[in-house]
Amino acid sequence: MNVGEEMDQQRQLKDPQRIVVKIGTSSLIYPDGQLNLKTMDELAFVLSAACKHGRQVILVSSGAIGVGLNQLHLNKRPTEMAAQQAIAAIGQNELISIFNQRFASYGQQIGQVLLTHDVMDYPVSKQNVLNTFNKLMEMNAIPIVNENDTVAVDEMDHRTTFGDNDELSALVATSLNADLLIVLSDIDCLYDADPRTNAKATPLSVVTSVTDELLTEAGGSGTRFGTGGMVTKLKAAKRVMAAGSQMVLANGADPKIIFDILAGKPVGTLFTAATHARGLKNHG
Ligand SMILES: Nc1ncnc2c1ncn2[C@@H]1O[C@H](COP(=O)(O)OP(=O)(O)O)[C@@H](O)[C@H]1O
Ligand SMILES: N[C@@H](CCC(=O)OP(=O)(O)O)C(=O)O
Repeated sequence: MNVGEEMDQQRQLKDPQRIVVKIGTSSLIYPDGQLNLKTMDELAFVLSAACKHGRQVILVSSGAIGVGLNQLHLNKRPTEMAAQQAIAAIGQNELISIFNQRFASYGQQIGQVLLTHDVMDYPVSKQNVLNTFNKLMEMNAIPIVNENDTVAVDEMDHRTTFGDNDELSALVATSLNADLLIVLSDIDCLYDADPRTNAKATPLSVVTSVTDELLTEAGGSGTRFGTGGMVTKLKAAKRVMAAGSQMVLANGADPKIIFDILAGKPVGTLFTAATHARGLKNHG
């Protein structure tokens, strides 16, 4: 058995009932700035099907700024804060309107949830938001989450920004006790080094611990509109694993990959604590 086969045997995904799916700007916007409507439609199809098969699904979607730039025919993000926030206001509106139309075509109700960090910092407001998520899922609606970029600016003692949607998705997943976080990006999996700068970078099928070495080797964002890069995805994985859940990083170019992930096929990189890797974790 070679190393790859051995790692694939270690992969054990417990049938997840509650799933958070995060899709990054790089999967929603082509490099020339145009909207990738095919991916949005396929994502709506796959998540609607998962919901109809009894899974609870939450979508964390980036793209407000990228879509806003496209709407305004701008090819780069302005530096002025108010301009970025105005662009996000335009882009988020368009983003959710396209999702609404695509999900509706599959008979799937959605609900928009825009969050700032302070809401999750205060126990009462956090509980209210979690109640809303739970109620939406009880209603078989899919919550579609983004940071409320239009109002989120950090002030002295008042943290409103998440920094990036990888962190936001991990926080949503852990707060809602999700079994699985699926992070869809523009790359097939995690490599042991940044593949853009290291031609010898090797793909990793399973990660049981997010080591300092992995964090040091991970690079930043590969696109003009994305923010986090791989470092923030690794930090998200660390948070999810610490909470006893699992994360899969996979390529969002074809969202039907979610069917493969849910079927336990060895696609992308599975982040799972060692006990999960041996199949001992009970998600309850
Ligand atoms: N170790 C690594 N393994 C895989 N990708 C990496 C690594 N280090 C840096 N990257 C880069 O991270 C990019 C994904 O991050 P980002 O551009 O922020 O995407 P998204 O918009 O999906 O959040 C990849 O396209 C890749 O170029
Ligand atoms: N809230 C921002 C997304 C920021 C972000 O984390 O982007 P990405 O790295 O593409 O997931 C937006 O909607 O443009």
